[in-house]
Amino acid sequence: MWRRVASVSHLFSHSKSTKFNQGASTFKIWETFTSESEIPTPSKGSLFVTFVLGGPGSGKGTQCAKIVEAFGFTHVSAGDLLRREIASGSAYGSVILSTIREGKIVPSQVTVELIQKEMESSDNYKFLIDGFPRSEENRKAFEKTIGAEPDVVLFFDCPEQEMVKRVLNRNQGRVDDNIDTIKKRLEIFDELNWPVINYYSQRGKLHKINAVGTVDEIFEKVRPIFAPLSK
Ligand SMILES: Nc1ncnc2c1ncn2[C@@H]1O[C@H](COP(=O)(O)OP(=O)(O)OP(=O)(O)O)[C@@H](O)[C@H]1O
Ligand SMILES: Nc1ccn([C@@H]2O[C@H](COP(=O)(O)O)[C@@H](O)[C@H]2O)c(=O)n1
Ligand SMILES: [Mg+2]
Repeated sequence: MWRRVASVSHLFSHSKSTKFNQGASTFKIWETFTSESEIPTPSKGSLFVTFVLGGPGSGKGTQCAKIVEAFGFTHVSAGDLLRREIASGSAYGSVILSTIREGKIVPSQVTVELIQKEMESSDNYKFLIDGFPRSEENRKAFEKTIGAEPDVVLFFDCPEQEMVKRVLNRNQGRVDDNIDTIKKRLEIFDELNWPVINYYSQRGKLHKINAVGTVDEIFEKVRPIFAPLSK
C-alpha cells in the first residue's frame, strides 16, 4: 500500500518486523529539512507521520480534528488509546490508570504497541500522532519499533495559565483534569518534553505555533504547513 522510496532496515536492525519496516519493502527515507520553514511534499502511498506536541490543554486534540477534516489524516491520540485500554479492562488497565492519575508517563513499550496497532489497522498513510512522543524514551521506542521518523512535528506553544484554564473548563470527566494532576503534568512536560522539542528543532522538523487565540485563528497558522498535501 505504501510506496517504498528506499529501505532503511539496516538502521533498525534490532527492530521488530512490522508493516512499516518489513524487510526492504514498505518504507521510505525521510526527507531532512534544513530549515524550519521547509515542508515536505509527500506523494500518495508514502507513510507520512506528524507528531503533535504541546502541554496539557494546549489544544492538540482540537487542532488535530481540524487537520483531519481539512487534510484527511488519521488521528491517533496516545492519551485516547491509553484511556481506551483502561476502559477495555486490559491487564495493563489499572497501572495505566494510576499513571495517568499521577500525571506520569506510561512505559513506552505499552504506548508504542497501541500506536502501532492503530496505525496498522488503518488504510490511511497520513497519521497525526497526538501527545506523542512525551519523552526521549517515547521517541526512541517509536523509532525502534515502528522504524520511522516523523515528517513534521507540530508544537503548540501555550502559556501555563491558559493551559490550566482550558483543562479545568474541559468538562469531559477525565481523571487527570484537576488542579493537582495538572500541576504534575506541567512538571513532567517541562522535564521530559522539552528535550524532544529541542531534538526536532535541531533537525529542522519543528513547527512551533503560538496556541493563544481562537481555534480558527490557530488553525490558520497550521494550515500552510500542510498546504502541499491534498486530502
Ligand atoms: N484556542 C482555544 N481557545 C480556547 N479554548 C480552546 C482552544 N483550543 C482548545 N480549547 C479547549 O481547551 C480544552 C483543551 O483542548 P484540547 O483537548 O484540544 O487540548 P489537548 O492539548 O489535547 O490537551 P490534553 O493534552 O490534556 O489532551 C478543550 O476544552 C478545548 O475545547
Ligand atoms: N505518550 C503518552 C501520552 C499520554 N500519556 C498519559 O496519558 C495522559 C493523558 O494524555 P493526553 O495526551 O490525553 O493529555 C498523560 O498525562 C499521561 O499520563 C502517556 O503516558 N504517554
Ligand atoms: Mg488531547
